[in-house]
Parts: sequence; C-alpha cells; structure tokens
Amino acid sequence: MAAKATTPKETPLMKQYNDIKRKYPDACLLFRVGDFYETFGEDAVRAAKILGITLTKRGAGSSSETELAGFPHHSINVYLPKLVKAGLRVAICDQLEDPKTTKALVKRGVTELVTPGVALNDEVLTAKSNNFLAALHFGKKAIGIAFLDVSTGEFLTSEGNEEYIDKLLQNFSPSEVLVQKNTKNHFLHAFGPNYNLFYLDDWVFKEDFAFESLTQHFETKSLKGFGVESLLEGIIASGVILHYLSETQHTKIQHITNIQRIAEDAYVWMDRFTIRNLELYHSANQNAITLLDIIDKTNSPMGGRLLKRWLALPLKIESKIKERHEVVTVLTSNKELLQGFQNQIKQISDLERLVSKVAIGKISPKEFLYLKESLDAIIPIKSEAQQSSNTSLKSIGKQLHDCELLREKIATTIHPEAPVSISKGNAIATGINIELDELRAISTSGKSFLDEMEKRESEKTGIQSLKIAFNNVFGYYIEVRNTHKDKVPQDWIRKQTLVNAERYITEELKEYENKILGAEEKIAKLESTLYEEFTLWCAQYIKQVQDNANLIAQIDCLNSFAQLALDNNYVRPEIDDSFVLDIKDGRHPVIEKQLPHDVPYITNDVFLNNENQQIIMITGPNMSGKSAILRQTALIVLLAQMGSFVPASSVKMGLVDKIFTRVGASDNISMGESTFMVEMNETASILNNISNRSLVLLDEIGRGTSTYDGISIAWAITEFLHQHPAKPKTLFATHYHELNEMQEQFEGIKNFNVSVKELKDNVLFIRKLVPGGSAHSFGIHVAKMAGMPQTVLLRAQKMLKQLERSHSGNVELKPLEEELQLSIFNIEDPLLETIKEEIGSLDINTLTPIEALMKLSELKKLLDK
Ligand SMILES: Nc1ncnc2c1ncn2[C@@H]1O[C@H](COP(=O)(O)OP(=O)(O)OP(=O)(O)O)[C@@H](O)[C@H]1O
Repeated sequence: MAAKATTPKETPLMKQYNDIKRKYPDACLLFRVGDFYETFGEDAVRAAKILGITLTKRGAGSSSETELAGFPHHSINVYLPKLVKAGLRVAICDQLEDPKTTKALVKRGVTELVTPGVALNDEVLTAKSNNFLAALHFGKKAIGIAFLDVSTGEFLTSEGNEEYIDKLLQNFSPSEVLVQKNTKNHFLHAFGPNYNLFYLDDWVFKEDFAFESLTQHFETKSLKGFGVESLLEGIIASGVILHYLSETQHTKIQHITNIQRIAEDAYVWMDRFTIRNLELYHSANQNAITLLDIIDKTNSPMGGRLLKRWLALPLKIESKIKERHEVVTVLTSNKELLQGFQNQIKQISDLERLVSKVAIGKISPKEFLYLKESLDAIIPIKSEAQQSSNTSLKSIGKQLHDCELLREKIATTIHPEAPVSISKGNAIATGINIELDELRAISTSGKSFLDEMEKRESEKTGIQSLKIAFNNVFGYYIEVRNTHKDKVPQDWIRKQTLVNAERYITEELKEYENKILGAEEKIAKLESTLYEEFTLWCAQYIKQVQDNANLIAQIDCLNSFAQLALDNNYVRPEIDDSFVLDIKDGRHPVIEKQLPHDVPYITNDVFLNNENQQIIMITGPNMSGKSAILRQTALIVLLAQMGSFVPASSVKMGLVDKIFTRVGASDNISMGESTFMVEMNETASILNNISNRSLVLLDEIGRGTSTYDGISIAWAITEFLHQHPAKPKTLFATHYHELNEMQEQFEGIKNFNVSVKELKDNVLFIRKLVPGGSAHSFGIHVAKMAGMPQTVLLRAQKMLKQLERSHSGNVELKPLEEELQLSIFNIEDPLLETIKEEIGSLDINTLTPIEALMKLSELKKLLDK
C-alpha cells in the first residue's frame, strides 16, 4: 500500500510508534528499540529535562524531524522512578517478539502503564510508607472513596461528608486520585489543588459496573462478607479502582484478597487542621521532626506502615486500647522477650510487597530466598508468642502460619545462590528437573572441551598465542595474530580479518558451538518455564503470607511502643469511660527530645473535666511554653488511645472521641486567604462538631485581628464552648489577660498561667503551669475577620462594644443567654424585629464565611440607621 500523502517520510518504525502513542496520549511513552528505550517529541523534551539525559534530533532537516532522548534498557529501574516521581504517567512499550526471529518490523506493545498511584517498582516505593491510589465518587447523599496500595494489596473503602473525606485524603495522602471528569471543579473546590488527579469517563462511575467488577474479582456473589455492602458510593469508587488497574495493564492482582471498610466510628476524629497542627507525620517545615519520627521504633517495613496507620486512626474502643497497653506492659517487663521478637523481626523483609510480586509474577529469584528467610524468622516468633500468658500475643502466635511446605519448596527449588534476575540463569536448584541438570552438564562440559581444544590446537600448530573466543556475529572462532598466519592449517575457514589478526572457524568448533549454544538456549527456556510454574504454585500462599505480614506488623508496632516506653520513660495510661483528663508531669514527646542536653524539659500537670474545670484559660508571654502545653496534652491523649504508653508520671483519662486543635493566625498564611479568615473558618468547624468526649485546644485564636476584635471573638468562642451542653474539655492559650475576667462569671472556666520571672530588662521562663491569670497582655496582632456561627458572631460584636465601653468605664459582662435575651430577642423595636427575623431565617450550616460576613455587615448597617 502506498504511504499516506500527509506523512511521506514516516518510516515503518515511526509509524508503529505514532500508532501506539495515539493510544496513550497523556503518558510518556518509553519505546523499546534494540537495547534502548527511546522517547520522541514532547515526551523526549520532558524526559531529557527530568532525567538529565541528552536531547537530540531524529531525521534532522527532514520534514519528520523530531526530538529524541533515550537510555539503555537495563537502566529502566534507575530512570523510571524519576519519571514517575516527577508526576508523569509512563507507558512502557516493549518488543513483543525476539528481533532475531523476524526479518520484518518487530511487534511492539505497551506492557505496563506506570502511574504515580500504581507503582510496583521498589525504586518508586518507600519502605515505610504506603503508596495509595484513590478513587472518589461524588454521590447524591455521600462521597464514596476507595484506596488501594497495589504494592501491598491493601484495599479500603468508606463514604461520608466532605469533611470526613477530606480527613481521609489527608491521612492516606494518595499519590494519585481518580475522579469523574465532570466533577473536577467540585473536587478542587472541596479538597484543594494539591492532589495528582486523573479524570475518568462518567460511565465508569456506575453502581452495577462496580458491583460486577468487585464480585468478579473476589469471586463472590455479594459483598456482604467484606462488610461494605451498604456503602453504595464506596463500592462505586472501589469499582473505579479495579477498572483503572485493568486500563493500566495490571491484570495480575490476585494479591488483592479483600476489601475493608474504614470504620469511622472506631477511631478518634481529627480533622486536617489538627493533623497538621500536631505535626503527626508531616510538618510545614520539611526538616522538622514529627511525632512519627520520635515514636517509630519498628523494625520492619510493614510495621512502619501500620504504625503510621495507627497514628492516623487512634482507637476509640476502650477494650481494644487496653489490649494494646497490656501487651506493652508484658513487653516492657520482659526485655528478653522483647529483644527476641525484635531480633527475629529484623530478619523479615517486606513480606507484603514480596508476596504481591508473587501474584504479579515479578518476584526475582533472590527475592524468593528473602521470602523464605522471612518466613523462617517467623517460626520462633510464633512459638514465643503462643507460649505467652498474654491473650493478645497468644492469639497472634496462634494465627501466624508456619507455611512449612512453601518454605521447604523454596529451599529445594530455588538455587541457594540465585541471581537478582531470572535472565542471569542459575535460578533453579539442581535436582529439580532431570532435563535441566543434563543440559547444564552439556553446557559446562562443552566449555571445558573448548579449553582443551584451544590447548590442543595451539600445540598442534605451534601458535602459542592462539585464542578461542566468542562474539555475537560469528559465534566461536579461533584468533591468530598476523605474525603466525602462515602456520594456520589448510582446513580452517577464514571468517574475519582484523588489523593485527585473522579469525577462523573449524568444523569441529562449529559442532561444539551448536551443542553449547543449543544447550544454553534450552537451559534459559526451561529455567524460565520452571520458574514461572513455581511462582504460580506459590500463589496459593498469598493469603497466608499476607496474614503473617499483618500479624508481624502488629507485633512490630507493639514492640515499638515498648521500646519507646523503655527509652523515654513513658508510663501506662489508665483509660476509662469517665469525662476526666488528669495528666501528672506531662511532657511534649517531640520537644523533650530536641532540647540541648543541659536543658531539662519542665513537666506540667493538666486537669480537665466536664464540670468545674472544663476550660482552662492559659495566659503567658510569647515563648513561655503555652503551645507546648496544649500540644503535649493532645499528643498524650493520642498516644494513649493508639495503645502506646505516654510521656508523663501518670495519666488517668476518660475516652476522647475527637481532638480539635486550632492555632491562631500568623503561621497559617498558606491558603492565600486573609489569615484571620482562615482561622475563623477553622474554628467555626469545631463549634459545629463538638461532643462531650471532645478535647479542644485553641492556641491564640483571635490574635489575627485588632485587640478588641480578638478579645471579643476569643470571649465569644470560649463562652459558646462553656454554655454548650456537650461541655467539651478545652485548653485556650491566649495573650489577652482580659479573658481572665471570664473565670468570675463561668464556673467551668479556670485561669492558669505559664509562669515567668520578670527580671530588670528580661524575662526568665519558668515554664510551669500555675493557677491564676496574668496581670497584663503580651501581644497584639492585626487581620480581618470571617465566618463563625451566627450566635458567636453577634456575641463577638456585642462584646467588642462592651469592652470598648469598659475601656473608658467599667461595664459588667453578662453571660450569653442573659445578653441574648435582653439585647436581641426581647426587644420590640420594629427595626430589631426585622433583624430578629433576618437572623431567624438564616441557615448557619449552609452559610459560607463570606456570606456570613456580608450578612453581618448588612445587619450592622441596619442597626447603624
Ligand atoms: N516545658 C518546657 N520545658 C522546656 N522547654 C520548653 C517547655 N515548653 C516550651 N519550651 C521551649 O520553649 C519554646 C517555646 O514554647 P511555645 O512555642 O510553647 O511557647 P508559646 O508560649 O506558645 O509562644 P508563642 O506565644 O510565641 O506561640 C519551645 O520551642 C521549647 O523550646
């Protein structure tokens, strides 16, 4: 057929490239040509920049001129991760047939599409972190979400409102998020621009399709067994994930053995502001030490990943928390047991990822040996745990599989010195396959025959420098230097002339070459078949190895808690169903590790309940240690409910269900909004979500505006929390000594201050939290104001006026209800009637901060009239 008129100079190779590239327009196509992966056009420009490789031109000067950049195929593991980490989707296009077997254009096709969220390459993955792909579906009533780490097989789903999904996204920090094309703006508006999004067509987001994909994959009739049947939106999101896997050519996924529901009710609620403020596992400053850095004493990658999960999802169920504390007690009091576990776990590789590679068929021979070593190391753990008097350890010991047959088979099948790649040969042990053993014998004896032949011919001809060697073009040949050319026998056939030498072949040499090369080729083929068969056989152990990985991860985390407690002198917290939080000599787990050696961390007591000490108002100057006290209180609660011991001399606490922390402006400018508006937005969301088991920590809320605005807002918020029937336990750190007046009026509010000693021209930080307020204020910050619940806004407005008046003369500050009754709702002035109606008709839940602000300004204008 004639070439198309539009592309007269398109070579067959470039035509093949263009045809494939058209199918993957949004991916960087790595096109295998001989020993190289090549990229063309825009892909080449991007790849050259990211990889630092040379950008050249193909067909320079012709109409089909295009950019070109490539790298040797064996460097794929070096370059691929760099491309993926730079956020690219990479389609790997391989040669689908052996170029030697065909004279025509080699068949090529995409064998894998690697995207940031679907990566199996060790160089792309981080040992102690999951690499999640997420899919999100905006349903009518809820947002469905699913997370998959294809490298470990973990598959999770949930559904809920925007705030909940936001928190999950924050916790799981997926590398890639799949969303429906037409919901792009909705996503960006709700969750921000910081996710790597990929858009899929609407038809993928259908319930029937998802249900079918999932039941087909799990080979079940329903999803009841997984406890996700009722999560319609979650199921849709999960189906999208499976669809995406097949789209990206990931079809070997039998290591995804189940799908779990993320049980919202079982875990302490922390929203994204809190996770960020507490610097649990990432911090604004990249080099800052996080809580995870301090507490992670795990010895295995899966333990590290689980600890992060436990930190993101602390428990709310008393019995479960106590079970963990009980194990930590046993391990801290029996160091031999602890050390025994730790030593064994250190010998265990990443079982989860190894077994995923079995499923995918990408496990290397060497990795099989690691798998066996890891499974061997579990045996002593199993027996120690089973013998323990602790019921949790006993149960873990019982559940651990010994995988005896698998271990035995690996030992007998895989060569003890197996290479990292099957192509290197010698992966299968001797004694497994008679044919293989025979071929290997021929191959080795053939080689020694060549050595003998070299010796013999050299003696026969008298050419001492004669050499038998091999190259890909002629195979085996005898090389003779020109000086000895005349001694070459007649029957040798000359094949190649070099500057200083001639190369010959002989009948005998060719015969043996056929034998050796034939054997080696057959060995490679046979080994790879046997290896494939063995990998398939091992796949029946996927579930058992995954169970083991999970159980070992649990022991590893509990060991980690025990080691942490021993290293840093932590104590076991007492948890019950009361509403009290009683911390004695509490410390901040991160700050205490960062102080210079000669600076002791000053411990502090914190006591809170739902009655006479519901809110503590902490005053003190900058740098006195207010934030440290707030954060350490949250961190102690969090550690306790994760199952860890805590940095204190004693802690008694009722279960906490939600932790909220808010830090006033000046640090939070990242969102580009007015800092004060951010602060108010964040605080508003607390006020709508508190319960009687919540712990609220407010740090300098209100400082982002003028003093009186700030004091008024802070007052209004505190009063709201105090009058709220839930009576959430609250710590409020502030510069405003004026707030100390609240103690007089509200029985649940108590003043404390972080003591300082005022020297002549300096202050000495004592850092002790002591009862009583401060005599004067310490700082003023300015910004603008935005959205809060209506009552708080009005109250703030009122307080501002009163305080301004009280500045010139004393005015008594009345409690909120009294004020509201007197000042707003009981007045019969027709103008105020209008205002009353206006306020009454507002739906606070749907009001945006800007709308609230505008409404407030409207009302204020009315009043000013
Ligand atoms: N209890 C303590 N013992 C020893 N050092 C402490 C203690 N608390 C705080 N510090 C040190 O003081 C520094 C400041 O503490 P922190 O940030 O809590 O002060 P702050 O009162 O909240 O200040 P600001 O009002 O500026 O936010 C900490 O970074 C830490 O180095």
